[in-house]
Amino acid sequence: MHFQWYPGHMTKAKRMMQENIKLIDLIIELVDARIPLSSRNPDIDDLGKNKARLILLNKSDLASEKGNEEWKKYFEDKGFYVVKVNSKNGNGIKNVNSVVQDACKEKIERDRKRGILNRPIRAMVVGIPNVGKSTFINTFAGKACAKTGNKPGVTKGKQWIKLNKNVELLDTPGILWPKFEDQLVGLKLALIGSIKDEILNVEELALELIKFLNNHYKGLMEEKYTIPEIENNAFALQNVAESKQCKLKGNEPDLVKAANLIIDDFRNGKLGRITLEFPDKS
Ligand SMILES: Nc1nc2c(ncn2[C@@H]2O[C@H](COP(=O)(O)OP(=O)(O)OP(=O)(O)O)[C@@H](O)[C@H]2O)c(=O)[nH]1
Repeated sequence: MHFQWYPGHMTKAKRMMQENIKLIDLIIELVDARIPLSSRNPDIDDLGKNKARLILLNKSDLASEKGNEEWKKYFEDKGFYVVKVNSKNGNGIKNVNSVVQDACKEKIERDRKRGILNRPIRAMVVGIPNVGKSTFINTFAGKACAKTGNKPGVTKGKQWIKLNKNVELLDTPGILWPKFEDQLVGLKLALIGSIKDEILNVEELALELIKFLNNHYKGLMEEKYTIPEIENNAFALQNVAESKQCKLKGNEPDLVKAANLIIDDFRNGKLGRITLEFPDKS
């Protein structure tokens, strides 16, 4: 499967990010807990050097708990602050505030030594498309938070959301472009739904998902779709089509419909909590 990304968008996103990063103390980076490495662009490490860093394992409700724990440790070992969250229902969000303070303790101390008291921490949310940036901002900020108006000088044109007396959040999230160099990364991004389905071959995608599930979550497909034990991925897709009454005119199995069904079930968590990649133990 081949994926393309548009260089024009990339350049613009990067320029915006470089400008906004100058204004902030802390980068809150969202990754998808099901594919924490494939859903991040490591260029942010260079762009964000000298800034406090917090990684949110978002959509942690859709990933396995074992996977979430392994990834939390993986990023913590690399020096990041990490919180597992579900931005949609708010799980884990209440921990973010205290971790933000912790992540910025050096800046707070530096300010204090210079006699600057109570200058709020300024943060920006970044992440690839569809990772949940807007959902997180809304949940984190809550309804009670008023947007502050434009400020003169450096922050001209920027909107800040005042979360409390200690933290302000830039209201426009930074878009990171996913890295497509590796086709496997592209495949995982497609599976979680961060590449438009129109440009994908859904049958091929579903076959890859079946292959992965059969290797790592043995028996799951058979149980969820009441199909015989999988020996061949293409047969499995056909079996799902039959079991779920996905039919074309003339009673032929509708493989595209079955493929869409499996992919949607995966994305919506109906197949259970599934992590698609684990930290490399080597
Ligand atoms: N299950 C689950 N769904 C989530 C979570 N966070 C966000 N979503 C869903 O993911 C989808 C994308 O969320 P958005 O907040 O629009 O993502 P975004 O990063 O702002 O997307 P762009 O505007 O494309 O950059 C929405 O359908 C959200 O409801 C989460 O923690 N768990």
